[in-house]
Amino acid sequence: MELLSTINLLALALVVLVVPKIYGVCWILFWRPLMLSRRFKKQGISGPKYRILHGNLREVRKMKKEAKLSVLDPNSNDIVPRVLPHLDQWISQYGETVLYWQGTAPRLCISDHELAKQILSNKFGFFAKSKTKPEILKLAGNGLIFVNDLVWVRHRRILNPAFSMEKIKIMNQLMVDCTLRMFEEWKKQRNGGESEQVMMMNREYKRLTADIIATAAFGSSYAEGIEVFRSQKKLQKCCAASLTDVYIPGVQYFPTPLNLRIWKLGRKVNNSIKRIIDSRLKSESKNYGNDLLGIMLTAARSNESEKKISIDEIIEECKTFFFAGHETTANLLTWSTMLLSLNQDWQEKIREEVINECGKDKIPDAENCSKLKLMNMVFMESLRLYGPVINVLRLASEDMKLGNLEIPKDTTIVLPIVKMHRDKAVWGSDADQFNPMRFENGASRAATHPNALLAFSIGPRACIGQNFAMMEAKTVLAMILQRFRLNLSGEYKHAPADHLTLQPQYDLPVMLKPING
Ligand code: HEM
Repeated sequence: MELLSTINLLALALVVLVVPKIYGVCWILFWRPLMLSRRFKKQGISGPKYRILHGNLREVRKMKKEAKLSVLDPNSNDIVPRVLPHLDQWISQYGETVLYWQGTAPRLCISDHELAKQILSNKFGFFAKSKTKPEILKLAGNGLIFVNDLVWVRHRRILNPAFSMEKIKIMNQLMVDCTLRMFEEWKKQRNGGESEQVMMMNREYKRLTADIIATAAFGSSYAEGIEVFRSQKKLQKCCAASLTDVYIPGVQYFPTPLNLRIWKLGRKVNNSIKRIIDSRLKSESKNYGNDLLGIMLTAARSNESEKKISIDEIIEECKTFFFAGHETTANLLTWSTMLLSLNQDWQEKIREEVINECGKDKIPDAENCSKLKLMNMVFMESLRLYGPVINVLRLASEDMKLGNLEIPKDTTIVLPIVKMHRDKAVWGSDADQFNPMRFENGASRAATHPNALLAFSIGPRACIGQNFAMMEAKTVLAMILQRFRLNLSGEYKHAPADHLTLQPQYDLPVMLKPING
């Protein structure tokens, strides 16, 4: 009798514990996708069929793998089928708004510019940053890019002063010094000769922009920051490889070979950053300096909770700025160099502008840079066609109404910037062409929608480093054009690829011909 009641109790406990779990799993794997697909269908939105657990990840992986084998004509700016092959295909098949599945999570791809504006400029946090895979957080830090709500408000308030125009003007000299160091390196490689040399420009620009962010933001140098950059580069490869894997919560704690590698690299990044922070804390000077790191360390001592930041948070922010602060600008410079090598008339025009503003030898200062109107137009056009950030994601934090759409809570919204930047209805029939003249009257008048250019995003979460990046890109390009003519090497293979940012799959070999040579 006693045994029977124990068995009954155990059975009851099992039912109470197990049934809800089974229900939860069934809800995630079957019923929710089914229910949401129906809900969207009623609104006229469809997309590829949901497959259990994988959603559409297998198709995405297959299409991306195939796309990476292709090489484009260098004059073709039609890169969407290569970079976002899945969205390119689904948008043409199902229309401008598409529902697809990242594993079991719904993704709604929206290409309408007005809806994008409403999403990005929402000030109430209804469209939050979407949840990120743990390995991406190890790479880019749980800093400004990913935090939400009041933590974001506090961090952005503390960090904004580091990017004031006054500060950026002062950083111009550091940018110049780093660029001169790069020229010295190039000269050594030429053995002092004046002849042409071929350089892999993406690699060069990454090194240069890493040196600049390490110096300008952290008062260290490429040599000190190199460990962070090296480990982040390796982590980036791990992250790009796992981008289309199914994410199962908790899987990051299993000691798989990939996880062991990610943990090790994550530790390396943390330790290198701690060393940079420690050396600043031990420095003799009374305050910590007024660069990005100094501003954060000063905030760590604040007694006011809304102005305070902890050392752990600083470490995360350092990762964010080491990562976001260099590769994006390196890619802007890379694609602009490619476009100017293909469009020699524009290269000449901008060189003339640089020489008019700064002369042949004078180092460009912040004021000169602000006058380089044509160069600014070229960068805008480069950001439109080859913007480093391929798409922007947001998470509906509650059931939302957006235009005529009803978006259920927890739907991730994907804004495919690289596709939207080629929308002929908004940019005109020459949307696929390189035409910097469209920016003659500023970015807001370049298209039929004033916020059509989304390269730095818009609204409260727009890029904090935008002015820094533009000053940096102008300074570097002006100094290069003063010294070299740029031509694409015959070795160049036009293969823009999604490596978390838009990068040339086979680098960018460019022939540099010294102007006085
Ligand atoms: C050409 C260069 C750059 C481009 C195209 C670019 C693009 C972007 C974009 C599109 C976003 C919004 C992302 C989103 O909403 O999901 C963003 C945010 C951000 N960027 Fe940049 N960026 C560039 C350079 C930089 C630099 C140089 C820094 C730092 C020195 C930087 C730091 C950040 C940070 C911290 C955020 C998050 C801002 C927030 O959420 O408050 N970026 N960037």
